[in-house]
Amino acid sequence: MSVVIKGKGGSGSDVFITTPFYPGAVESELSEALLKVLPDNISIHFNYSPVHPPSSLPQKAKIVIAVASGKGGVGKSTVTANLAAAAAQLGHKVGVLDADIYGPSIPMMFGLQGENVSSFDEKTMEPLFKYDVALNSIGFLVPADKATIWRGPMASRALMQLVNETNWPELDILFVDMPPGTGDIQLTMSEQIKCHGAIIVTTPQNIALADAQKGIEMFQKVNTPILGVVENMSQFTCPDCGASHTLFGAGGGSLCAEKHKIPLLAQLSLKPEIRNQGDIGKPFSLLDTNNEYQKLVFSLMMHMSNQTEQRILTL
Ligand SMILES: Nc1ncnc2c1ncn2[C@@H]1O[C@H](COP(=O)(O)OP(=O)(O)OP(=O)(O)O)[C@@H](O)[C@H]1O
Repeated sequence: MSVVIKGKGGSGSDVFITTPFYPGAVESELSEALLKVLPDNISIHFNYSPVHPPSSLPQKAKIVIAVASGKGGVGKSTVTANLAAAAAQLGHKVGVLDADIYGPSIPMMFGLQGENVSSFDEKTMEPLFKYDVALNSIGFLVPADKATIWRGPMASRALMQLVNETNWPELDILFVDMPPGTGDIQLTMSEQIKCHGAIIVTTPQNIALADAQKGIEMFQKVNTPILGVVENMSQFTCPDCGASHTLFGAGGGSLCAEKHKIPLLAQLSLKPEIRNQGDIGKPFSLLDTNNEYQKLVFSLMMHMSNQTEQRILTL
């Protein structure tokens, strides 16, 4: 795949550049700047060649799972945090890489806001640990407001640093909390972090589902298997009368799963305690040993075992 940025004068010399960034990202990030300085008779051809860095992830983690959503605010980080804590409680060695460069929520959800990672050799980072989960996040490296102004290539570079320069311990599962959305940055990131599978978090209503579809298509583009859909905030049970309410509509997750022939992994409840626990930095799934998130871990393991039978046997 390639992108050509032409000087105004039409045909002339051609310059070829190979870049690891998805062409759309190159275009949006660079073309404006380039056009200002590009001589009229020069055309620059950007050829997209994804770098597959000698990522330390696959060696250190038996399974790497991306948690993604087509749009923000559907509960992706909440699901990641609860899932990771539940998996750790079940005895798995678990890590979370917060790849949500623009809005890292994992530090808050694990009660580690304001903490920084340390380094013994000034080259690599030691992950933080909480509730038996190894964690790294851009939020441990820079103040929250700084990363939000980074543009595509810079954000991708920061992410790859987190990926490649963290001294992850041996892990059974590494969950990667992806940035929301399906733009070029997300596509580049999805390609660069080599995940064994992705789960798509959505809420049940129609708009969210259209976004979930975009998320599924994004992972299909980079050949990452979709493990399934997680419908979050599916129903709310009134604590006073016990009646169940579908505040954001119903049935969307199963429709999405049917349409794409992928499993509906879970329909998670909307509970004020889930938000409260996220805010105080102790995932809800740690409070109750028989919860929906533990069932989701089992379900995920089961579907993952269909994808990578060999790998799961060692878990
Ligand atoms: N099942 C749930 N029940 C109650 N509150 C929830 C639930 N899931 C998420 N929330 C709340 O919804 C808000 C958004 O959740 P979260 O930050 O996890 O979404 P996100 O998709 O990761 O957002 P972003 O796109 O900003 O990263 C948070 O306040 C969270 O506590």
